Amino acid sequence: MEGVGEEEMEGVDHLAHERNKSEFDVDAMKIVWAGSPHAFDVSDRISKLVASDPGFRKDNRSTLSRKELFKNTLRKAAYAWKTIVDLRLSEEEAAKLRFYVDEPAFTDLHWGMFIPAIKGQGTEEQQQKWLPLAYKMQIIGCYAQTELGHGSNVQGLETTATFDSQTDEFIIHSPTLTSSKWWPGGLGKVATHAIAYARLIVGGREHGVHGFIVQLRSLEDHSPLLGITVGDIGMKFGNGAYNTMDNGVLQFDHVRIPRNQMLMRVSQVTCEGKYKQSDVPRQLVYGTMVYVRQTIVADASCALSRAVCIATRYSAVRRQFGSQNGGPETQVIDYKTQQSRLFPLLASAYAFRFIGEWLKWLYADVTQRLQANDFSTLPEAHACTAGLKSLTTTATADGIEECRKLCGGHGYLCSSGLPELFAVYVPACTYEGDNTVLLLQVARFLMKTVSQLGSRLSSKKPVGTIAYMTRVEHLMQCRCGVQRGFAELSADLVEAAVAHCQLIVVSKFIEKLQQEIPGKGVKQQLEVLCNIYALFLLHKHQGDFLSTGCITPKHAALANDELRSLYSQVRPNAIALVDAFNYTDHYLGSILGCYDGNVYPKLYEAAWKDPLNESVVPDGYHLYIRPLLKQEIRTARL
Ligand SMILES: CCCCCCCC/C=C\CCCCCCCCCCC/C=C/C(=O)SCCNC(=O)CCNC(=O)[C@H](O)C(C)(C)COP(=O)(O)OP(=O)(O)OC[C@H]1O[C@@H](n2cnc3c(N)ncnc32)[C@H](O)[C@@H]1OP(=O)(O)O
Ligand SMILES: Cc1cc2nc3c(=O)[nH]c(=O)nc-3n(C[C@H](O)[C@H](O)[C@H](O)COP(=O)(O)OP(=O)(O)OC[C@H]3O[C@@H](n4cnc5c(N)ncnc54)[C@H](O)[C@@H]3O)c2cc1C
Repeated sequence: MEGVGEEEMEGVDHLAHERNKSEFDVDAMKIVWAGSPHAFDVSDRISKLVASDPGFRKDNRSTLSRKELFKNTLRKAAYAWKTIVDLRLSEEEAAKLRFYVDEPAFTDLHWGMFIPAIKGQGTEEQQQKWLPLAYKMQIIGCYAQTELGHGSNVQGLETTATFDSQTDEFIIHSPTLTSSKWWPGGLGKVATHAIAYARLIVGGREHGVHGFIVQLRSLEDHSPLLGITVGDIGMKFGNGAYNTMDNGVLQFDHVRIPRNQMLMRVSQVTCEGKYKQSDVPRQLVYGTMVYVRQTIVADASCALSRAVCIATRYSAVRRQFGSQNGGPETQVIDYKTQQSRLFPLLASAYAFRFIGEWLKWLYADVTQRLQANDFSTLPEAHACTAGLKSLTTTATADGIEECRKLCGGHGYLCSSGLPELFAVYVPACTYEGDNTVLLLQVARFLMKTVSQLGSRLSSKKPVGTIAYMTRVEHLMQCRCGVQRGFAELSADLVEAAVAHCQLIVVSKFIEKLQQEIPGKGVKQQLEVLCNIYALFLLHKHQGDFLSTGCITPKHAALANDELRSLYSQVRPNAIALVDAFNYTDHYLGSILGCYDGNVYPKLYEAAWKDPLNESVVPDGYHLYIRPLLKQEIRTARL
């Protein structure tokens, strides 16, 4: 193997000159990014714990076969659980551990959907029975909603749950091929239980889709129970990536479960076969999706900031062209084109961090209200979680890909960390609701609000995130007809929904800046980023702003000038602004993004570790290369 000098690998901070340029208190910014001194402490401690433990190694994922990869994920999940139990980690610390382990696994669905579904849709009694088992992982659950034939259209699901009053049971059945459950994570090989969604039929009458707790596998030997056919749906996009997850297929053949395994907070079936609806809205059946959409928004800033951190550090290391008198070439981060692609993403990472924080607050608020039977803010919470999930995941997936391109050729190497990050992240644009389908929900909410504006029947004034609508006069003029023409106008309405969500992100960023933010220069940096975020959007969509007369061409030109000046202000602080994410090299998983910027020796070293380089002459030489070179190819047995 070709070696690299030890001194070249260790100890020298190649980005020190960049760090010295920064004009603000990076440690104070770390606290702002984390959310509080306590959150910073937890995050910092747990990230270091994971990074220093060889049990959580992840640099070999792209070279493992699916079976090896999956087994390794099982080992890591078990090891993570042991660490959590041995160290008596709190729920907050355990969640951080899962985050820094950085490997999609069945545990995500168990903790992220199965448990929340029982908490949100189960009765007190059901919670008391199932949650202790789930918390100790004595049962492992998944969320089985989507089917082969229907994902977005939840009301179109075909699985049936027919009540049998003779035995006080439900019969869960998959009547068609397209009714096979398809996609649920953790289902393929691990889950012992599922929250399965099915059309409820009582006394021959249908009552829509409801959730049921169904045992799938034996707790003794893990074999599927009678009537259950279950397996993995196969390889997904990218090597490694989301293939650590066992997304599954499941068919029920008249599987019987006790009546008390229907989640009965929203509606109940009595032993006499009576269907009763409680006074909570039916939409609460969709509550788990609202919860997860909110966590996805909070996570978007993590994925985007990770890609931005890699691209920013590498852009400061990489030099191309511009050498004067034999001096060093220009750092690519100094090119205005690089800045105009990179810095809006840096600003977006911060913007999404704060919108995630705000959405958590909104979710906590609506949860509290629901408990007190106040359902008034549910439509807004649904529109915000759906819309912001769509906006942030689309921008993050696109942003990760842009960061890969910002790293030139080396960004295409797995060792840059970017291909895997993209492959793991991009399904977020589809799961928990296809992003376009979710924007249509926002559009529907907006149109409903518009149609009520000025209506004599509605005395309610729009509040919260739609309060601005009363100030937009021409909305009043386009009230008529929109409800009738919804499908025809849907492509335009989706654009309106995106604009509405962008407005929320910008206004919450501005609100954040109205708070006291300690630390030298921290607030000023955030103001620069906030202005970049807003002006970049204005620049990108200037056609819309100009055509609607919201701005003049002069405004548009001024905005562009200002944007360029803001990029110059960010430039000296760029490295410190990504250092503030406080990511370990383990978490980043990228040679291009390593803290010390010592990129080239590490790339060189890593190349020699590739399995192809285990032998100098490759396997297959004698069979395929030599006969070719010797012109013996026609006689060779291929
Ligand atoms: C290693 C060890 C670790 C140990 C760790 C320990 C601790 C760990 C702690 C935490 C870990 C947390 C981990 C989290 C990780 C999360 C991972 C996530 C992975 C994601 C996997 C993916 C899962 C999925 O994809 S699940 C399936 C999702 N499916 C969908 O999203 C389907 C999308 N479709 C829909 O939502 C709906 O069908 C629809 C909204 C598109 C349309 O519905 P429909 O019934 O047709 O309704 P419609 O007639 O249009 O509307 C009726 C009215 O209802 C309103 N409405 C619709 N939806 C909602 C809602 N959700 N809430 C409120 N209201 C709603 C709608 O607007 C209508 O209102 P209107 O007034 O009548 O207009
Ligand atoms: C990695 C991954 C993990 C998943 N995990 C789970 C899980 O754990 N549990 C679970 O139950 N499900 C899971 N899913 C399924 C996921 O929730 C669905 O795939 C998702 O909701 C999209 O539904 P669909 O596949 O039916 O897409 P479709 O609705 O078929 O979308 C296809 C196209 O049609 C468009 N479209 C659909 N409806 C409309 C409309 N009304 N108007 C305009 N355009 C429309 C969409 O925009 C899209 O372009 C997972 C999916 C993935 C990819």
